[in-house]
Amino acid sequence: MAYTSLSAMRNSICLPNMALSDKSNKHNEFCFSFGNHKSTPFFKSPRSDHFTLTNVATPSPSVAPPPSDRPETTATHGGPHHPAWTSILQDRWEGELLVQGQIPLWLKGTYLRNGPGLWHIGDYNFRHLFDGYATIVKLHFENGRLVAAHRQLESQAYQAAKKHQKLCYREFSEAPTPSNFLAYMGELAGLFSGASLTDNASTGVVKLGDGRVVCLTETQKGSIVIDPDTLETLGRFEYSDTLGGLIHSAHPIVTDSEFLTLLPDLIRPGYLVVRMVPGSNERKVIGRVNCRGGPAPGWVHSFPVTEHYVVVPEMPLRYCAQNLLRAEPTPLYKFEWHPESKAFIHVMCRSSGRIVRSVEVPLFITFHFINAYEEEDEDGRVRAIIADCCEHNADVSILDGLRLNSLRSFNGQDTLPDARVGRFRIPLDVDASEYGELEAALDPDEHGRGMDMCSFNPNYLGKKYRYAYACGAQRPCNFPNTLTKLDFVEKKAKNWHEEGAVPSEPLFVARPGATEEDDGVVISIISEKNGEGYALLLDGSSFEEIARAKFPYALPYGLHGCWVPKR
Ligand SMILES: CC(=O)/C=C/C=C(C)/C=C/C1=C(C)CCCC1(C)C
Ligand SMILES: CC(/C=C/C=O)=C\C=C\C=O
Ligand SMILES: [Fe+2]
Repeated sequence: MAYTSLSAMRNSICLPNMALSDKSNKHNEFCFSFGNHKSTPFFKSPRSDHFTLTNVATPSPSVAPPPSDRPETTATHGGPHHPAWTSILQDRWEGELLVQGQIPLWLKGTYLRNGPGLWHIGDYNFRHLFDGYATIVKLHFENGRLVAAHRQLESQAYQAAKKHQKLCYREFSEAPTPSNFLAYMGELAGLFSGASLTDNASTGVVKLGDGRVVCLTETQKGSIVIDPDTLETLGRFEYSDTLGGLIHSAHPIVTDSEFLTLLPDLIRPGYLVVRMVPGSNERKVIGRVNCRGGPAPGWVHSFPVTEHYVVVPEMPLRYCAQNLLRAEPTPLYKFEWHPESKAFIHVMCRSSGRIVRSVEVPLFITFHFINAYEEEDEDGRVRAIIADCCEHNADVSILDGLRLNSLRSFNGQDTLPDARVGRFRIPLDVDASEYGELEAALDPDEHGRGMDMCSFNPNYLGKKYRYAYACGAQRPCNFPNTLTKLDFVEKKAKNWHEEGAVPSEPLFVARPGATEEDDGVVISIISEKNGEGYALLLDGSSFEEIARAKFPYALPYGLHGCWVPKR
């Protein structure tokens, strides 16, 4: 983006947002009109000396954070919530940020981050972190300068909520309350057809090999194309195949040459492994995995690949048809914990679709696999698959720990359940054990026994790798509050922490031409408890801060991001 266009951007305030369903050019005010908020704003007003004059939308005096939560629970510390768990202040903003430190000149491109940043409709507050409407954040780096922006994703679910001032689609934990029996039957029919499922693509954002940028969630209809420069919602990504199904893994494996994902089959428990090539909207089946346990497939938020194999996890936390139908959330939302059904890892050959190995593994809970690779013996023969994940010690309580009330009620007590880097070793020899191993890849105390939201050098996808970046913990805390660099050879971690800071997933960007795995930068966005927030750049090798740039106001927590290099 050319800096000369900043005044044009400033003039673009309140540009009409493109509707997905409603093609009329409705003006979308930059502030939220969802009901009256009675609480006092606690965001500091932007200090002009913190940025050059480029913000396209200034906070409206009528906008304040939403009320705390439902009556079911309230924040225990009495004060306003941490901004990480407070709805975004306004619909959109764009501006250049003043940089402290030095952005490397080689860093040219756009970091995009997605996440559920708006957790209320009028006076109605959502319950769970995953329920919020998607907020996309952009950090554009060029010539050592940084232009930032955020904008709400105009999903059908978000537009309907704005229009009708109520929840209209089934979110992760929330479901519209049917007003009568007929409406209930309609809801059920909508669930089976997928019509009532959300398209709120709030989990991640990926750049396909053909340049299209797609926001994603776990519902297939929640695949939405955006413009990475303006963050405008361009329309739904329609899969042109006839594979059907309603859900998929939230984290496809995306490279310049392919898009791989898993489609859970809830009717005949199993997973389809599918592949789509750049320029196409058609997924083709590589193969199918039949589940080995339980009444339904295990939840697959993510999965890893090696150079020749797709690793399909079968977690004992399984989708649950009855819970899908319920209007009120159950303790495990749409899932059920079935330890008796056991846990498995299946290994599928990427070229033939054949299952080359399927082993029982210790019970585990993970949202995020980190990476996987083929382990060779001295003769170069592949003997095992190594697959790493952020593992929550087979404890499902993390899911409930991500309720907004839990996140908002930190009172100094250490409530974050322990997590580790779980390293699976899946033997490949035919005469090898029927069991796979699962052990911590390094002492979890190295990263404060908090572990999630991971990245690594993408040039090492599916290959033996040494470093990963993630969020860890400095206790006491109720949520991961550090950035951590993991060294799987030395079995050590380097940690970054600031009191009261909630950092989002560190994304590693390799320096073009680098030969060392950790030669690059790590990008994260920090929300501070005082209502401020900043973009942070750490050196990928030393893990020292190299630059930071303050936003006009703190942004809510975000989940996953991607890097779009400047063409
Ligand atoms: C934000 C995040 O990480 C996960 C979001 C998950 C969502 C929105 C899941 C939605 C679902 C439904 C609305 C019904 C079907 C099951 C399931 C995929 C869990
Ligand atoms: C933020 C998170 C877990 C943190 C716990 O340590 C999980 C997010 C999952 C979805 O993307
Ligand atoms: Fe995720």
